[in-house]
Amino acid sequence: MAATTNNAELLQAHADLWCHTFGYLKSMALHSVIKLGIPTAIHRCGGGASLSDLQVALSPIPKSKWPCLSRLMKLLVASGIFRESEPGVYSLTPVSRLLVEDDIDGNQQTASTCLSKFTVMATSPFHFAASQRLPEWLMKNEDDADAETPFKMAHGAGFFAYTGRDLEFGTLFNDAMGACSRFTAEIVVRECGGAEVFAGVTSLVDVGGGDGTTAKAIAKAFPHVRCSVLELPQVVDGLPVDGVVEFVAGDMMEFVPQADVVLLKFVLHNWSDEDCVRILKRSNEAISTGANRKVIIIDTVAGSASKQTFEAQALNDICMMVLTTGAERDEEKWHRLFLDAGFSRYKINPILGSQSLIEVFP
Ligand SMILES: C[S@@+](CC[C@H](N)C(=O)[O-])C[C@H]1O[C@@H](n2cnc3c(N)ncnc32)[C@H](O)[C@@H]1O
Ligand SMILES: O=c1cc(-c2ccc(O)cc2)oc2c(O)c(O)ccc12
Repeated sequence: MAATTNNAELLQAHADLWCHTFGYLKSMALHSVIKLGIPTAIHRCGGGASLSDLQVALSPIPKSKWPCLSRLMKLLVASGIFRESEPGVYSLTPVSRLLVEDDIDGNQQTASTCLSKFTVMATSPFHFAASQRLPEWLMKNEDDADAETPFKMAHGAGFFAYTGRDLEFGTLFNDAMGACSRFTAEIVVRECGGAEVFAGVTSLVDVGGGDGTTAKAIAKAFPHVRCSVLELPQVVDGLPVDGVVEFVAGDMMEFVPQADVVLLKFVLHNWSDEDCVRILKRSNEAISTGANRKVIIIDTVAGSASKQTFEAQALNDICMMVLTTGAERDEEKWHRLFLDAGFSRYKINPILGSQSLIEVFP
């Protein structure tokens, strides 16, 4: 055995290794309790509940499985997802509050802070199957087109081609990003000197804007901004027309519609440097005649962070490696992309941890 200094260290190392080895079971336990609606059910019981208090919400679970559910809850208490305020009584923590579907008034609509759909997508078999191809993918040469990403190796198509091909996955993904957008858009509008960022702006195109959640939030908060969304045809085709936001079907690699502002929210982290420069050049062309013209990027600026945020950044980065050809970038890498795409200056406004709003000027 490798030299290990003492028993206490060996014990700790052994326990740590077990936690890392079985870490995926924490993800699956989390996935299960969201599917069963447990965080929302605890919230509806007033913030603390025993399993028998949750009986109605948990009616699909046969009595014989309740001891198993209690074991699952024990793991999630140990992981900080729930708290056991007294034996057998579970309450929410700041983490599980992010999984409650009711809004603050108790209405049965998805709360703007609810990230359940995002977590269900990120812990789905689609993601797991892709991540299991990592070792094989790492050994493949770059010139093997079928091995472009671990996701493509697992599912036979690139991420965005697959969202169009598999309706279940496409819906899962679009709903998940919609939930993420509700969460971030509220913070952008509230915290980021939103009024200043959008002052004098008359039009905005949200490129790769998904189901339009962010564009609608901006149109509502800043009625002087006419908002549109450029998306892939497969996304636009399924969306209802609401008159608030105009949807344009197209390919951002080829053309971006004219506007004062081009918004790219969690889009560039999906693409290689080369593709990002191409998207940014199309965006620069789109704002060429705007009055208060700029590109706004909402994305991660990796870098100085607490240990916890640093690990979250590293996990997001690997998620991008598994699913797409993208990566999380630090300020130096962002700066290089902006220069290569012909922009002159930029300003980073942090909004939540390492998520930032970057204004980029021609
Ligand atoms: C990670 S999602 C971000 C969605 C949204 N901006 C958000 O923050 O929730 C990336 C989006 O880019 C869209 N997309 C991918 N390739 C595209 C392309 N070539 N042209 C336009 N949109 C594209 C996808 O359909 C997807 O909705
Ligand atoms: O699974 C994801 C997660 C993200 C993501 C991570 C962290 C954030 O602060 C925002 C978004 O983004 C994704 C994405 O852009 C994608 O195309 C596929 C999956 C994910």
